[in-house]
Amino acid sequence: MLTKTSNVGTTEQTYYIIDFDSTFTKVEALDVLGEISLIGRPDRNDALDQIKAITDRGMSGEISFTESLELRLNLLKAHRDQLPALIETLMGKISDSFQRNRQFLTENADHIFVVSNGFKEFITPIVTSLGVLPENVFANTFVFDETGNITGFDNANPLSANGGKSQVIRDLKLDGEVYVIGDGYTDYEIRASGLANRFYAFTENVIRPRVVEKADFIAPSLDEFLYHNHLSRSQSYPKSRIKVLLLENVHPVAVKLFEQEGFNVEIRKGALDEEELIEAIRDVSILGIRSKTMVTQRVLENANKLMTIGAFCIGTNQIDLAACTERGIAVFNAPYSNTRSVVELAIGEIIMLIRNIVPKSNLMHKGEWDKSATNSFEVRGKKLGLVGYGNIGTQLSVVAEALGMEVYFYDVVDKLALGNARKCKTLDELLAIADIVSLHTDGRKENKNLISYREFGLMKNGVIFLNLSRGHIVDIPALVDAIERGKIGGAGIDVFPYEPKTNNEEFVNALRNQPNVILTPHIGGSTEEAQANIGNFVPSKLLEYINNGSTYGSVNFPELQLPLLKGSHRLLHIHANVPGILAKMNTIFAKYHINIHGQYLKTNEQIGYVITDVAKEYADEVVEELKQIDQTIKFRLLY
Ligand SMILES: NC(=O)C1=CN([C@@H]2O[C@H](COP(=O)(O)OP(=O)(O)OC[C@H]3O[C@@H](n4cnc5c(N)ncnc54)[C@H](O)[C@@H]3O)[C@@H](O)[C@H]2O)C=CC1
Ligand SMILES: O=C(O)C(=O)COP(=O)(O)O
Repeated sequence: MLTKTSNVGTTEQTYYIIDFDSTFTKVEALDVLGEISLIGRPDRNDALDQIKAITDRGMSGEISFTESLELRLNLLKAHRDQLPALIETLMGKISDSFQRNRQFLTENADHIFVVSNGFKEFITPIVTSLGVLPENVFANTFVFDETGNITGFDNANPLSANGGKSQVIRDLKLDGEVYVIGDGYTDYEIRASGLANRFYAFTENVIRPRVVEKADFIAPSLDEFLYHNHLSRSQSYPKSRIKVLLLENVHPVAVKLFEQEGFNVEIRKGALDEEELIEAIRDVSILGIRSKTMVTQRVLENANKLMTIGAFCIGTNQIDLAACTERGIAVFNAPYSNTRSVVELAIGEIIMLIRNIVPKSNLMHKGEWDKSATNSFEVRGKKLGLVGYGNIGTQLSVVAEALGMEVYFYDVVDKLALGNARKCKTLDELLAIADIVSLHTDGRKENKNLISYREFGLMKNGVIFLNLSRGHIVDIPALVDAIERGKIGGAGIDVFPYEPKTNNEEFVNALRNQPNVILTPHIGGSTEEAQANIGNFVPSKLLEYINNGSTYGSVNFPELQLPLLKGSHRLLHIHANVPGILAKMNTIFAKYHINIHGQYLKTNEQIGYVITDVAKEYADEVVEELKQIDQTIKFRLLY
């Protein structure tokens, strides 16, 4: 049975000694008390810095604990009336992994002791709110004067002196294994005095090198500690062990969202080439990229842990989607988040180009004043031809009509015209009619050189030409030829068949120095707004998939929006879409008398995705047998 207690197969009891400041909570409580008690004092910032410095010196063992406590209380000048505000603040600062694992704290309450050099007045209300027993809290107590000022601490309490924690544990006379979890040197001292079997350095909130080097184990979160000890926990696998690799300068909000969830996040500014990515991806479970990183079959062959990819952009042509699906890797993107940004840039460029502004501006910079109306036109009444009438094409269509343009579009799929836009039956028809041609097709392989010599030949003389979609769609030598022959009146190009991987690489392209050509470094979607939207949107999809199994919005997986997981374990089974897999799974469930709370299935041409919510008690063999079903691609278990 998958019963989750520490003592499976042993008779010995295990006791858990947990530190409070910077372990149970994210902060040092006396630092927070200082922020409250010193409000309005001119020397507040100075005093707060001093308190923090003293805390750190005490924690790392540089000065004696009693000394650090006395020094800090003197600086604090706190009052009893400030304690409720302190408690309220600390309630909001309980460490994330402790909040997630309330169940461990309540189930093991008899064997959990919070031992701290802090003060019971604030520790007890915080830790008991998560199930710790009040009689198992060992900490100092304040001494107040008659008006309620905090003037000191109870000197008789062993925790007010050096070695106090060890003394408390000695007095408890615990009969069994003793594991200590804490971030400070005083926590390690319990182990050093021979009173504990293991010391786990807790690094979720603060990493103290002097403490970490002494630890038997490092616990980046409580989940890690629980996983290590096979204890009841909220995460089937600790997130601190799950590596997230974010490339191409994705917005910092995305980094924060993953870090908040406790993942191990690595960020890199630029894109990686195939060899570099193969090297970097080996132990990565979640990959975040933008338009430049090519995720090829070879990369995927080396990505054994990869569960999901987030394209922090719209296009997904840089990813071998079929290979991802075959390997059970779910891919997500941000289908609308930068649409408006591209549309605004296109409109701006159309106006700039049709007015011939670029050469005029260049001349002005050289000191030349060339005031004339020749070759400058209004956009009003001009025919805009959109190739690709998807999210960007349609939005551009609406905005362009508002500016008085006549809109024509061509799409390989039969699309409903918005406003007064007119549908063209063929690309050739559109190219012949338009004063301005703007490309907004997706980047599928077949679109390579969609616009080449023949297509430029069909366009009107003096046409304005825009490509803000994908570089390979336009044959660059053909475009250069059309510009040089005077066919093109002006061009705005944002995307290129080859784009520099980072800002340090030179942009080499035959379009450089062509007249009336606006060149931009693939920034159609690069606005603060779009990047922040994408930075929030894509992680939310990836986290829903990782935490809950939902695939809603995936570009390659069968889409399933699942209910939140409550009171069950969730078994996620990804398999090749062949008949009979569900039946095989259910035979296994029946054989082991599994109580099924819910089951969901969806397939696409390549794969099937079955989610089964089951009662928490089941034999380990169930999981093993499910993994052994023929055609299984990936299996995951969520608590
Ligand atoms: N420059 C930049 O920074 C950005 C570029 N993009 C790119 O813009 C393009 C359009 O994006 P969305 O409108 O969001 O995509 P979408 O998928 O909504 O629309 C693409 C449309 O093109 C059509 N299409 C595909 N091949 C075609 C062809 N040969 N001829 C005519 N129509 C064809 C499709 O049927 C679809 O309606 C994509 O390539 C995307 O990667 C998107 C955002 C930012
Ligand atoms: O969203 C897209 O498809 C784009 O082309 C924008 O790509 P980027 O995020 O700027 O690399």
